[in-house]
Amino acid sequence: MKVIARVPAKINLMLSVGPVRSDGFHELATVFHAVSLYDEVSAVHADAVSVSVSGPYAEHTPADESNLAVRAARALARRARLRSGALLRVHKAIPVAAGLAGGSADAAGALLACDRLWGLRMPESRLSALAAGLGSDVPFALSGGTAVGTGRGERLRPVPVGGSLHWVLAFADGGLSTPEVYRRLDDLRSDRKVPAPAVPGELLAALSSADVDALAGLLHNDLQEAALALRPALGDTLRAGRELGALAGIVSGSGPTCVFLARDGVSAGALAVGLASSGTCASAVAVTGPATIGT
Ligand SMILES: C[C@](O)(CO)[C@H](O)COP(=O)(O)OP(=O)(O)OC[C@H]1O[C@@H](n2ccc(N)nc2=O)[C@H](O)[C@@H]1O
Ligand SMILES: Nc1ncnc2c1ncn2[C@@H]1O[C@H](COP(=O)(O)OP(=O)(O)OP(=O)(O)O)[C@@H](O)[C@H]1O
Repeated sequence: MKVIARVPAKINLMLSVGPVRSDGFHELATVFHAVSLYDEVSAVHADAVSVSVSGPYAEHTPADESNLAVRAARALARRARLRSGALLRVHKAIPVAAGLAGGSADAAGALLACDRLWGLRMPESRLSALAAGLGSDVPFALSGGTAVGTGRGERLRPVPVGGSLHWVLAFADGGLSTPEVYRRLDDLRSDRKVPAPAVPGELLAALSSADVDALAGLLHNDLQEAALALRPALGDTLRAGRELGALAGIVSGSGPTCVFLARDGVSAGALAVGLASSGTCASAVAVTGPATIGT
């Protein structure tokens, strides 16, 4: 039997970063939004867990035991006290270290695919706890849709969205390291008092009514300042997107991908073409549901 999980990338519509906690992580309040750009993770029975990687970003992805899909499958086998293994194949269409949680998508895909392959039917709450142990973004990668994340990002509450939203992702050459971006933010605000993180109610209201004009004024990412300090060229990308008609643009997560809000699908397509013709690789995406699993 072969099980295939298709797992979306995420963007953060709002990322409010609070003080550093005693475990070294930052307290967050964020709005995660799964978008229509997917990695695929397939699993077949094998004696041990291993991975091979294909697709446009294969050469930037580790194919050894540091691969998050391998770590996820092993963690699941340990939790279930299984000796089973799996040959995992990851098709990477989500760029690596891009602020789109591609590694987290692969970890979630491996959990879902191996849970089905090994016939475990593990309850969602236990899968989610395992996911949190693998990375702060992995629980959201399991559930998808749109959700407020708190804690270090692993505590989730679904958020209703009243209609279709259209986004354009502008990809950058080369990734940014998430820990480095958080460290740079700490340096930049070492002389400031950091308030508790919060998601404004107006943002949730704008999502619920799919009011793109209101939403445009409410997109925000506290990590953007740090990502721009590490990669100043992102400032040019953000300006280019706005000049080409985006309602708003921010850096996604820890960057360097920039995400632009478009008024509708046609404007999103035009914006992606405009960015591409000025030399920035870009793609129009829309909100999407949870990961899908098939055999
Ligand atoms: C930037 C975001 O993508 C926004 O959703 C996430 O906060 C990052 O999530 P992630 O990549 O799954 O992060 P993890 O693998 O859990 O942690 C990587 C590193 O990011 C930093 N980190 C992450 C999450 C958090 N709440 N505070 C942090 O300071 C820490 O330095 C940590 O060592
Ligand atoms: N399956 C995987 N896919 C991508 N990266 C992986 C994978 N397994 C391990 N990694 C490592 O994880 C690191 C982060 O990769 P990822 O693509 O998840 O970053 P990111 O999108 O910036 O994450 P986030 O948005 O969650 O901060 C990379 O440096 C990469 O070497």
